[in-house]
Amino acid sequence: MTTLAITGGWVLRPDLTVTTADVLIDRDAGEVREVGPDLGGAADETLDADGSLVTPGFVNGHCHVAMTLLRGYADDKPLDAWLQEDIWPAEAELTAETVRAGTELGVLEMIKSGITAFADMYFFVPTIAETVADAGLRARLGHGVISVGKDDEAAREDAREGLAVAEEIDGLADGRISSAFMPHSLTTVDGEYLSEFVPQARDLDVPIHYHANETEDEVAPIVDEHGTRPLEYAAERGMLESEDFIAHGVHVDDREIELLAEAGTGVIHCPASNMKLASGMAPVQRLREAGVTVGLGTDGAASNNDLSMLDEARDAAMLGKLAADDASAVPAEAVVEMMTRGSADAIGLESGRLEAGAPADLAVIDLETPHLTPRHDLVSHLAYAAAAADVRHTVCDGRVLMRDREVLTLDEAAVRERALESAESLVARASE
Ligand SMILES: CSC[C@H]1O[C@@H](n2cnc3c(O)ncnc32)[C@H](O)[C@@H]1O
Ligand SMILES: [Zn+2]
Repeated sequence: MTTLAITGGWVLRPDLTVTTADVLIDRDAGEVREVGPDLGGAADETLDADGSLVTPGFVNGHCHVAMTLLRGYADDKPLDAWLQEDIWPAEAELTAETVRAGTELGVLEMIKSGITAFADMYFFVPTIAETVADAGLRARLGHGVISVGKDDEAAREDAREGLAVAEEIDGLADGRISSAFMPHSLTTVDGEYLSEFVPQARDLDVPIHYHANETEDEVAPIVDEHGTRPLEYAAERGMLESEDFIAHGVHVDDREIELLAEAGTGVIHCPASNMKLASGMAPVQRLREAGVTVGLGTDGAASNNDLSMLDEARDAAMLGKLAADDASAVPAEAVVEMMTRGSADAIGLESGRLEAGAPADLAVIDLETPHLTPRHDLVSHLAYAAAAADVRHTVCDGRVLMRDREVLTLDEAAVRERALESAESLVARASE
């Protein structure tokens, strides 16, 4: 067994208490072997965590990672206009190589902000999988299926691609890559295709992930056309199982919250995107009180505009209080749980906790900065005060991906250069 020890830090335990301890990792198994005192002595490699908080790696439960190339390209519009007028015309010009460049930039940003796993819906997914595998992260990936605007054969072909990709990439990179069938949303994929292809995804034994109840405009057509709320409609099509997870869940009524809780379907809350697109305020406190598994996600960088889960945690706590009209709603403990174990559970990963036997996915946060002083409550600091730039080291599957802010698996300057060029040529093609 080769070992890695993270020594001298404060460790965030699964019960959200913080104790001074070392973390000993079995690098071959990619697992935490022990959390306790004085474990550094005989380790093959050591990461210094003096003056730092050792936390489970953050899990970004919903993303479109290559959208980093469209960061700042189209701002200040609501979802529908933003997608139809700006984003979809630009995405029509994507190639595998532009998606590779955007993915490299996104995973670089995620490693630098302590994210060790994410779920992603996009195009050219095998290329995304290769990039994630090389960068050393963990991810659940899927091809985003859309039927609106396509003829029947093109819609079926897209859904078949969603299934084929899910089958092809599941288990790659020693199991760090997993997959899902990902219809884009309940309004952009017609019911006949959901009814036909969701059972085929079940046969592949992969979860279903989709955008749901994000805006009022997305709820109304389903109610008008089918006479049911969107999540009842989803349940009728077999899309509300315990392994499934939806993004957003902003406009959900009491019956839909009950359905989510009964089914065990996860909800990935994306507060920054919901605020920026003025989609609304998800009832996070009510969801959690009902027993729904709630995780956190950044959504794409074009509607956020960064990929920092620390920003997301702060936004979730703040917005959760506003939504509930209650300052005690969505407290620091809740958002810290949501950005770690909540997201991991929702997207079906074992990560999100630091204990013996858990995946060795963690981040080390430097606390020796003015904005993290004093140290009354380190859970409060994670929720409200820490920033991406405070992350010192990132470890995934027992491998050090970033040491003292140097990313070891990607050439940062080259990634930025390729992303700049790809973004410029993408928008140039889109405006031709
Ligand atoms: C078909 S691949 C995924 C698809 O989703 C688009 N997208 C990005 N952000 C959102 C959002 O908040 N709601 C719905 N769809 C979104 C992305 O641009 C891709 O086209
Ligand atoms: Zn999204």
